[in-house]
Amino acid sequence: MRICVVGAGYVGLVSAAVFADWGHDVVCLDNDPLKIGRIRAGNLPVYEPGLPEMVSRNMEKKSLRFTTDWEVAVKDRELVMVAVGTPPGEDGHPNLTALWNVVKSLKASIRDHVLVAIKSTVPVGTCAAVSRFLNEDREGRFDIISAPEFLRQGSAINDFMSPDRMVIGCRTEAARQSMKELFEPLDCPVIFTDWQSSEMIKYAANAYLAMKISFINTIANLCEEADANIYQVALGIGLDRRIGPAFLKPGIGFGGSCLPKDTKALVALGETYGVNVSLFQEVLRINHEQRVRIVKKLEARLEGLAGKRIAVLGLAFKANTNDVREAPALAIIHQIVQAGGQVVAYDPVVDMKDLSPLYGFTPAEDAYQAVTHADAAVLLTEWDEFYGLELERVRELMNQPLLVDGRNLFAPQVMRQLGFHYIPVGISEEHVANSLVPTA
Ligand SMILES: NC(=O)C1=CN([C@@H]2O[C@H](COP(=O)(O)OP(=O)(O)OC[C@H]3O[C@@H](n4cnc5c(N)ncnc54)[C@H](O)[C@@H]3O)[C@@H](O)[C@H]2O)C=CC1
Ligand SMILES: O=C(O)[C@H]1O[C@H](OP(=O)(O)OP(=O)(O)OC[C@H]2O[C@@H](n3ccc(=O)[nH]c3=O)[C@H](O)[C@@H]2O)[C@H](O)[C@@H](O)[C@@H]1O
Repeated sequence: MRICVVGAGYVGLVSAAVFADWGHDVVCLDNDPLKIGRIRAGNLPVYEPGLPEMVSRNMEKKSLRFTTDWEVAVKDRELVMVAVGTPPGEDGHPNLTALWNVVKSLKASIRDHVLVAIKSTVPVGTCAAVSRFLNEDREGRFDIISAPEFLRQGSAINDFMSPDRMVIGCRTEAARQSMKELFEPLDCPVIFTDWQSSEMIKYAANAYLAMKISFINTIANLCEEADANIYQVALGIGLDRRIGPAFLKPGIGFGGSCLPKDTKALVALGETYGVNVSLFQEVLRINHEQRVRIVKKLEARLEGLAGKRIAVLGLAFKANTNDVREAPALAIIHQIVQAGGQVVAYDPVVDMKDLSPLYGFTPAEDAYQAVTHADAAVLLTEWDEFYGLELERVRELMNQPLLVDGRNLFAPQVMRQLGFHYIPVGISEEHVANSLVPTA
């Protein structure tokens, strides 16, 4: 199929590369010339395992091209897939400026019949509005499809190629057949729905995942006070097939460009329709409190943060991505700095150049430099590199061996034996001291 993917971000670049790998002829358009220049030079703007190899392989084969030019991008295309950002606006509703700019460009540059699949996460009703706008001059010229994406950053290629399901919202048999053909290599159920249900499925899925995380964090906080162990609790409830084991990892709350944004969008949607969505407001409030709780733990152990040197290990919102959009680490650093603490931070892949003056921290070359003379360290991203730290060396370098672990990377008993004052999430200090049962 001759495909144009609009937007060369996490979703667009991955979609374009995989479609090309499946043998389609793909042009990927982005309106950021710097981004397109970097991609063409083999220096991808997003960190995603396996993606650089897939992009360069298909660029060499000429099955994947990049452009900023609309005429080049849409020439002879059968399908245009839109994957531009839909960031949260001030009022919680997604900002659809980029999407509508694309839709206007499509209307201006395409004359023949074309399929337009919206992969961006868009509010319920958007596909209908886009279809009305694009077809106002000639009915049926643009056939609109809602094709929400469920990949996760850090495992994007694998998720894209092995999804649990595909959801396609469409109105015509031609669109249905084209999507069946396009996603034929996938071995998963394909659900065909109307536009609105497809759009709602995307928000509902992300809000449910967000709710699960706020749920387990609440139980973790209770475990800390009631001398229980969140690992045993998560295992015990996760084995119930009605609950399931995924997304029950306690920590510092969810971040990233989507779970917070999409949960806020559902709150905004509820307000639009006058539907009580306080459940989602509470999910967001709990998520915010979880970040504050980490800083309170530090403050309590250090008797205040003024003048204290705090090492922050990890900035990305989770491992295997360089993305810091809504990263809990940045919110936590902000609080520590506000309370008078001095932060030295390290992340294996995040570019800290612009972030360090903005958030008022000192960047470190590696984890060991970050912890040197630190009064405490806070671990905020579960990078593999941190699993492999020489912990005795870390302890020796610190002013005092206080480690607040927002990701529960280490076994508490081992940390205790190594002489750390180790504070994980969801396991009380008494529990660590007294339990004979392994905790992590
Ligand atoms: N990041 C993720 O893991 C997932 C994101 N989504 C959704 O997919 C959409 C895209 O997300 P990301 O890829 O993370 O965004 P991103 O911000 O990484 O990429 C968006 C790209 O669109 C480009 N763009 C903006 N306006 C444009 C225009 N008028 N013409 C051409 N290009 C334009 C930007 O320059 C940027 O490169 C969002 O709606 C998001 O909610 C869905 C599932 C997963
Ligand atoms: O719409 C999107 O953009 C995507 O949003 C999430 O994917 P992503 O944001 O890449 O990352 P997740 O793995 O979901 O993690 C989100 C946040 O939750 C946190 N998390 C996740 C799982 C868990 O058990 N506990 C937990 O705290 C992570 O550390 C991270 O901060 C969804 O998982 C994807 O299905 C969806 O496509």
